Amino acid sequence: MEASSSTGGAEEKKKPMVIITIGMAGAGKSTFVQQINSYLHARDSPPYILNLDPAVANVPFEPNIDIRDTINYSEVMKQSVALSPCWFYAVKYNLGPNGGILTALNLFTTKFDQVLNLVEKRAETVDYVILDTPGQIEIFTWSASGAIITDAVASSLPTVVAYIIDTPRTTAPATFMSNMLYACSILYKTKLPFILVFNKTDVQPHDFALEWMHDFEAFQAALAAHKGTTDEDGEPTYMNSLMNSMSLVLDEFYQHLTAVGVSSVTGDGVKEFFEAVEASRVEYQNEYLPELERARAAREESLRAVKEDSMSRLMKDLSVDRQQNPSAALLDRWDPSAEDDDDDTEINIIDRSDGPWPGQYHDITRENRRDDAAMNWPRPN
Ligand SMILES: Nc1nc2c(ncn2[C@@H]2O[C@H](COP(=O)(O)OP(=O)(O)OP(=O)(O)O)[C@@H](O)[C@H]2O)c(=O)[nH]1
Repeated sequence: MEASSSTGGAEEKKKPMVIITIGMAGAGKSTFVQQINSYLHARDSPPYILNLDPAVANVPFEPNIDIRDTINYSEVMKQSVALSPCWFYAVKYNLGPNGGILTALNLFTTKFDQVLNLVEKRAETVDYVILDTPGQIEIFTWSASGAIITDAVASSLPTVVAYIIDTPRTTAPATFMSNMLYACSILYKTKLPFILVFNKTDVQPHDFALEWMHDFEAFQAALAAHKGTTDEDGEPTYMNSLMNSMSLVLDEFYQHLTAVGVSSVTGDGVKEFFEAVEASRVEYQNEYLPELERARAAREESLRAVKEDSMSRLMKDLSVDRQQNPSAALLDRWDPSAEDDDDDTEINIIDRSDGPWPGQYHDITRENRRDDAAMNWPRPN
């Protein structure tokens, strides 16, 4: 693996690339992560792996950080009654399996700054950081926690999304299009470099998908060849017309991404996948990073403007008050002796350490790497 570049004669280590694997349940995310893990091990460049799926029974690799070490998913499910901050109201959550996964991910996200610190500590020694996400795709892609985790890693390290597709299950034009629309929504949500990974090519080669992506007439012909695309009068059905229009929209989307075919079982295509990842590094630097910096600057500017506006309104109100009521203005003097002693102020902080909450928060995140054993992870009482 090329891990370093030379700048001005000095060897400078490239930042590790973060690969976020996302995909529908059963698409082969975990098997894919294992395959790229063993590919990197074989090249003497072991990655740093995070498992973010709290409900998975077994993963075919040894993650460096595992959400299951921090959050006990079955405990979260059992704790269907939790006390709200106000002791009198018992709130029944009645979590279903997906609500449980989401809650577990939310709890983990509250500690993600520490995860990020650990990852950043590794930046000098690893070339790739890999995130395996929960099987239920929407839990990561449409949750606040998923967005927080994605933004946190992407604002600190170059990041790419690997969208894993179950190729044998995507051969029907309508399914293909639904999958592409989902990919499109993730691309526009994350705005990160994006690789479509057509997995399971040992079962079904992905040539058909590449053809449909590069030639929308071929896709429309495939659509027309499917039953139910015309009504009794031989006119295209509403669904058919809709899909034809969608395929034109998607044509634009395809131009912004790279597609590779991979077999996570045989390892075919993994080399091409890493070439695409390296190309994404450039895209991240040229497109995502400037956009991120622009967004940060705009946010700071708008905060500054709001502050300035509030301050000038306050000053205006004060001067009006003084004009209208000059005698009160004379009394408007700060008297330090009249100040309350801060120590007496009642502060509404709730100490949950004796409540039922810690049971949900199991002891605790451990690092599987020995040299991180000294890290001071939070340990609830
Ligand atoms: N033939 C073949 N099977 C694969 C490939 N990749 C994954 N599989 C199989 O597909 C099934 C699902 O794979 P997983 O890796 O568990 O998929 P996942 O996306 O992590 O699944 P969830 O955790 O439920 O979301 C398993 O039976 C794998 O053996 C592949 O490239 N080729």
